Amino acid sequence: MKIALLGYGKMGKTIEKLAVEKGHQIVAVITGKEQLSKLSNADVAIDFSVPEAAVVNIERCFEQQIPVVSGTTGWLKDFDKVLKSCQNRNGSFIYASNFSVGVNLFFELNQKLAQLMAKHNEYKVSLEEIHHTQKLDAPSGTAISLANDIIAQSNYTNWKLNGAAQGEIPINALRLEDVKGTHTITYQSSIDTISIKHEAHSREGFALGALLAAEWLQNKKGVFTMKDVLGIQS
Ligand SMILES: NC(=O)C1=CN([C@@H]2O[C@H](COP(=O)(O)OP(=O)(O)OC[C@H]3O[C@@H](n4cnc5c(N)ncnc54)[C@H](OP(=O)(O)O)[C@@H]3O)[C@@H](O)[C@H]2O)C=CC1
Ligand SMILES: O=C(O)C1=N[C@H](C(=O)O)C[C@H](O)C1
Repeated sequence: MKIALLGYGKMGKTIEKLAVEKGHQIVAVITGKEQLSKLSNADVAIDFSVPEAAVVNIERCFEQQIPVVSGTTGWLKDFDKVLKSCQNRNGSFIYASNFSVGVNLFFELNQKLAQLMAKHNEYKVSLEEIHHTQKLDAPSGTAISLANDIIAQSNYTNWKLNGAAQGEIPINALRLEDVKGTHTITYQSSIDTISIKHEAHSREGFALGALLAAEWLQNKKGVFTMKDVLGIQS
């Protein structure tokens, strides 16, 4: 595949390394300093950039008929707008708050656990995410996905970063040197505690998942998720 990288930071560089190892070619690299042009020979654009840039860049790719895989977090208030743009342009799009295969399996585990725990009000749920100190957004996109999946299965109505009220899922976001991404969901009662945890050891899982999504998206039209890519039925 000929790949355009939108964003060339920690993730963009990891994707470049693994893409080249897999025999793909990087044909464009876009950062904050360059205009989004000259993408016309790319088979796919892979976006790991910043929230302020993601929407405009994704829509420009649709205009140029370039499929997009986006992993940038923090722009989801504009998600419906991007979906409509994709449909209007007959484009191809996959978004995931986390592309790692392990986290996508963890998402399924979280939903199943939330379903089981919904009948047991004696347990209170909470979420913790830990990331490196350069991370711009909090809570992480992954933590928001996990919380929304619990809400869909339970009586919780919302999530809250610090200071949750009754009916809200508390999320605690910690920033520690060089942590790639750790997410823990805890159900606690006065009797016992149940926890599930995913810990990324490197950025390679995110990058390999994004490349898998890009390969899968070739010659497909529409809006897809990692569930489609991994063939997960729930
Ligand atoms: N979904 C997933 O699996 C994962 C998602 N992420 C998310 O991906 C995003 C990027 O993470 P990370 O690589 O660690 O961040 P970095 O800060 O390391 O990199 C961000 C990159 O975006 C670039 N950028 C800034 N403005 C623009 C613009 N207008 N157009 C294109 N690129 C631009 C920056 O360029 P410059 O230096 O010139 O400003 C930089 O190269 C974050 O939102 C993060 O949360 C991260 C890991 C996994
Ligand atoms: O910024 C990061 O590094 C990560 N961001 C994503 C998120 O916000 O969930 C995914 C992963 O946890 C790493």
